[in-house]
Amino acid sequence: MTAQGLLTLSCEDRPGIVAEVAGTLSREGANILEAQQFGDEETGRFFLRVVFAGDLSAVRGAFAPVAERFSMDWTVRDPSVPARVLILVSKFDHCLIDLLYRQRIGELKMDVVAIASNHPKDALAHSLADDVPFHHLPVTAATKEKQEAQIRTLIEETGAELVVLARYMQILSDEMAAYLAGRCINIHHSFLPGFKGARPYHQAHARGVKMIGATAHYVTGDLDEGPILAQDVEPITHADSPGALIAKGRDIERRVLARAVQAHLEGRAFLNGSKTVVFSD
Ligand SMILES: Nc1nc2c(c(=O)[nH]1)N[C@@H](CN(C=O)c1ccc(C(=O)N[C@@H](CCC(=O)O)C(=O)O)cc1)CN2
Repeated sequence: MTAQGLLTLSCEDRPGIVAEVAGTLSREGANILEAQQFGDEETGRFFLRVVFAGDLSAVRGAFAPVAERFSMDWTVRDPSVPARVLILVSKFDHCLIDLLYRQRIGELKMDVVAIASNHPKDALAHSLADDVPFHHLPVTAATKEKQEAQIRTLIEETGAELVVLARYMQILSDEMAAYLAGRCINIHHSFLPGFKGARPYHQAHARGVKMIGATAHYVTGDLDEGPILAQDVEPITHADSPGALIAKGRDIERRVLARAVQAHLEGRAFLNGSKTVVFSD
């Protein structure tokens, strides 16, 4: 049955990959609608994203041996099927609300399967509708392991394919970061690598910077050092207090996180060692 399919792959670069992919699609009667590729001469990795019209299961079956031969990390999926997403938040909910709004208007094709926070629902500035399950998972240093086990159970029970830390202000353990490798996106409220860690706006104010920014990145065990997906900045002045920076930063955080989540959901984002490849939309 013909439908739109999305093929994404990364592998060690070598001649003939695109020819092999195009030939396989063609032999299955699939028509390439859009293709983006990048060969990184530094890492020796090749990245390809192809949108095609064809029989997804036939293409998937025909492509498996090709992927095996080239040791590819690959997916063939129906891009119209929304990804299942779990959003974690602490107290500041501007990014959470923005993601929910973009989902509701169809801009972000995702199913938000649950929201979880280390604070109660009524600690959020915006009252959440009851259409998305909300889980209050309080945490202390002493209970972090147990609380992360609860998050893991939530992920497995909901089938969440992506976890978004929408200003979730808890450092994930190395084990949790490893468990979520490549499928957990965080918004850090600074233009990394500047001002990692806690209270980056206060750090920026103390440094007297003239620009503030936000960075969305995949989460790793190294705090705020994960592969960067999206960034943006805004000018500020000497007259801006830390509170003014926090206020000006909210819009940057919202749009940067949405841009990163969109790239991931659309299969335009690829891990490339400590960096990413993000194809344009
Ligand atoms: N393993 C990782 N976990 C998290 C990352 C990450 O990159 N790797 N990013 C952070 C988000 N973050 C900044 O964006 C951040 C969150 C929390 C802290 C911090 O010092 N938290 C304290 C507790 C703070 C509190 O309870 O209010 C702590 O965990 O000890 C720094 C940076 C999300 N997690």
